[in-house]
Amino acid sequence: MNIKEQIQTLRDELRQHNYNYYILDNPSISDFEFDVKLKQLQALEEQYPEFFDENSPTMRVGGEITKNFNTVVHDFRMYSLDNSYSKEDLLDWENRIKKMVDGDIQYTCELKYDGASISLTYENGKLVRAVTRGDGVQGDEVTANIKTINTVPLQLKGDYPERFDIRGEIILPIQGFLKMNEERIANDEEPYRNPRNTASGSLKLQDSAEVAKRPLECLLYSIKGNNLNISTQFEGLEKAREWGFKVPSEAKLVNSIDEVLQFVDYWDIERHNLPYEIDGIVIKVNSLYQQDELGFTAKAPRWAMAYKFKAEQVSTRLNEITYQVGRTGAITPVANLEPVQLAGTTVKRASLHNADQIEKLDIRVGDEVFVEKGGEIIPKIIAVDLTKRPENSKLTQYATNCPECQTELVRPEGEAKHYCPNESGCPPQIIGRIQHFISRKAMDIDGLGGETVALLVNAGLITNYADLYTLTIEDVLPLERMAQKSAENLVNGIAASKTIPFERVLFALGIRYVGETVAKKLAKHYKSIDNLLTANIIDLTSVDEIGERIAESVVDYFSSLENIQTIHRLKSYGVQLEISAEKLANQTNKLSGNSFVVSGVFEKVSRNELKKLIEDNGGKVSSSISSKTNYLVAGDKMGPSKRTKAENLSISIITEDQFLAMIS
Ligand SMILES: NC(=O)c1ccc[n+]([C@@H]2O[C@H](COP(=O)([O-])OP(=O)(O)OC[C@H]3O[C@@H](n4cnc5c(N)ncnc54)[C@H](O)[C@@H]3O)[C@@H](O)[C@H]2O)c1
Ligand SMILES: [Zn+2]
Repeated sequence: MNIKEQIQTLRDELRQHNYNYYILDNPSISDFEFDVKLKQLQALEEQYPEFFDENSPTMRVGGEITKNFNTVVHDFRMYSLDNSYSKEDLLDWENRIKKMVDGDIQYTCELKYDGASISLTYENGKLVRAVTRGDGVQGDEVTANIKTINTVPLQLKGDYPERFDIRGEIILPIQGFLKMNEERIANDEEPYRNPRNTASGSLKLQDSAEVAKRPLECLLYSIKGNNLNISTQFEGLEKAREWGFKVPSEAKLVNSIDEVLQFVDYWDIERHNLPYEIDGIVIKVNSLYQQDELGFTAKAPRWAMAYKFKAEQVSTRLNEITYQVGRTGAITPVANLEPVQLAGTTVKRASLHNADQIEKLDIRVGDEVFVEKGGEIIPKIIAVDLTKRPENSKLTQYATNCPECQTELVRPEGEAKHYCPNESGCPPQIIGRIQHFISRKAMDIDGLGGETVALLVNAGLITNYADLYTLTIEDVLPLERMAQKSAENLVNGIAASKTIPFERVLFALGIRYVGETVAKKLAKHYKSIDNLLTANIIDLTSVDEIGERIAESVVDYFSSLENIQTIHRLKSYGVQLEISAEKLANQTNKLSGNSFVVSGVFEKVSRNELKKLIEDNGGKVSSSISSKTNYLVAGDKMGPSKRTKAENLSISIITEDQFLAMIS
């Protein structure tokens, strides 16, 4: 390849990676590899200026606008950051900038939050718009989505400038990410890959109600505007904090690159204790006057530098690909690896997600593969080391039949996953469904665990969850590790589950896509399984927040004769298949259309009872105040900030008695 072709190839590749990363939120190479390629291109372009192109990925911020939202031109361009990976890089940088400014340089060191960048515009203390970085010049206006994020103040406090932009990062804290994935796994859905892509993908959702459900946060790091009366970066952070923004307190003002490196070393270890992921440190020249002198390159400020932590990566051998069957029959391919140490843990397995992923990586048994744990939680296979591929290696043929019951797999139109359609005869599906049925958030059966379920199924004592209710002490006593006492507990636990309310029974049935929240919605709307049974797709989709996919799945579930028989049996054993008369009697629509926040300590009812009263009467409870809140029910000891926020948004603040009067 000649130089021109080399440059062209690198540009094409990088453009594709930018697209995968920013638009699809689904990168196919590691950040480190991306940065290496970009540096290669940069070096070639410097050496051969005759091939200059102002549209080269080295000259432009990598993102794009999506056209699903209004396009807005930024008042102040949004730049990227130059990257460094070593002390030498940082010293080079310092040498370069020292030649360009007078006087000593102080630096602000900040954490580099790993999410999606956002620019917020405030006028007279009110949030007027929120725009993504886009291509740096213009971005997508996502104000409605951003307003659902609690840490974005809608109204500022203190002495703020009349008009300014503030830049920050929308991130998804690790706990929230894990919780979202727990729910997805419980629904047998593909888990999200990592917090960054999930955060960035969330901003592009069309439905802000969906965004509101995600525990996103906004961390701020830079103020832009005219006549702001701020002279250093560090001062800017402090001011932003005073106005009500969430500005993490880890930022530190230092006097030398040595101190910068101490900060870097400290956070390279300590970052694992943060509630969110960071992918490096950002070092900024502190004086805004010096920043002005330094200015910008085509793509990034000269006065700032990112120091990126290297993702921990190892290579190991892929021994085998096996296939797991979930309770809804979804197949997940699993890479079984030669055990290897990575970021403090032994890695033996990694998910391969689905057939497309295997094909994309062209991953084969016997390959040497790169496994990475970026800031990421789940180790993943990044690439195959083709130089080490054995000569006799064979292209991976995705499983055609279920590994457990040999039934031929199907892949429904538009789905990434294969399924085993043998719902009633495939052991892991049978066991998985019963395990889901007894789980804590479903029937919560004391005295019965997942392993015992497997024993019961394998012993031929049960084949579906209705069978649980026919088990006797004599039946289960012969099982492994079962004694008189534990057998009694098991049978009593099952009997006790007959009082579990309808909404949880509905969740326990394990209808695909009917998670906890959807089950609640359906139970509330239909009130009994008999009503739900006869609902058609049009009926179902008319229910608030029930989409076509869920509706189809519900109809599909009840079209099976076997499922209907199971339901009849559950009913005959006394399982709750309708909302209890008592509960129905207490339900009204008096509060319908109103959203409440409950705060403080109450006298006549507990806080949880109060929330239940709101829901029973058709109202919505949310955990924090936003422009969508209608009432704040204020008890004793409510924090002053809640009150101020409610007052600023002109939300009615009512007492416990006033609330009780509303529903009496
Ligand atoms: N793997 C891939 O295929 C692929 C593709 C494209 C980009 N990438 C990765 O993304 C990087 C380029 O992305 P980029 O242009 O968004 O740059 P970047 O993520 O390296 O740095 C710029 C961004 O950092 C964020 N940031 C976080 N904390 C900050 C703070 N305290 N101060 C200032 N900014 C802060 C801002 O959103 C800013 O836009 C590449 O280096 C690469 O690692 C990877
Ligand atoms: Zn099967």
